[in-house]
Amino acid sequence: MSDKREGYISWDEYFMGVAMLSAMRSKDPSTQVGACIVGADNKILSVGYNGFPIGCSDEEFPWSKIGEDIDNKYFYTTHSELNAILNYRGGSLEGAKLYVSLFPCNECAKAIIQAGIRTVVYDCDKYADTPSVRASKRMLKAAGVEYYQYRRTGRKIELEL
Ligand SMILES: Nc1nc(=O)n([C@H]2C[C@H](O)[C@@H](COP(=O)(O)O)O2)cc1CO
Ligand SMILES: [Zn+2]
Repeated sequence: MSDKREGYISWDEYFMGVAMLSAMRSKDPSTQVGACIVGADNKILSVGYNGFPIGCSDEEFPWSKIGEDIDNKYFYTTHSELNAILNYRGGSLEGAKLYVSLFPCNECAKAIIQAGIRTVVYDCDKYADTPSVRASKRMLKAAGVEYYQYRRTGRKIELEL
């Protein structure tokens, strides 16, 4: 009989938890997304959340999505998945697994495929009916990237920071 501690979080809870915690850094007032890339042997390789590129100030660039002309966040936000891919400076992501709190768009799907990521575990899929997500699924399927929805455990975690 083992005397190891009970009640520790699972690998899936850990990685999706890191993705969800990363999302809390996002300044987007409407949707905060976080991603966590994991290599073989369950090592975290990179994390990211949606935000503007370096040098594009959160105070100066627009967070509105109904702004006129170029005053619209969609021109400037880097998605959490792309940020996680670009934040990785260690070499290859070949065979890695991506945990993300929202299903990847078609642009991120291209980056995921080209980076060699082979599995996507997502939580929310609120844009499932959009052409972007439908195209994303079409590409991921064609490229043989496995994707499946994270199964929530209902565990609540409170952190005192
Ligand atoms: N998979 C995704 N990862 C992301 O990081 N995002 C980002 C882009 C925007 O900053 C925000 C979506 O804003 P909204 O359209 O719900 O107001 O989430 C969006 C998606 C959706 O495909
Ligand atoms: Zn995207």
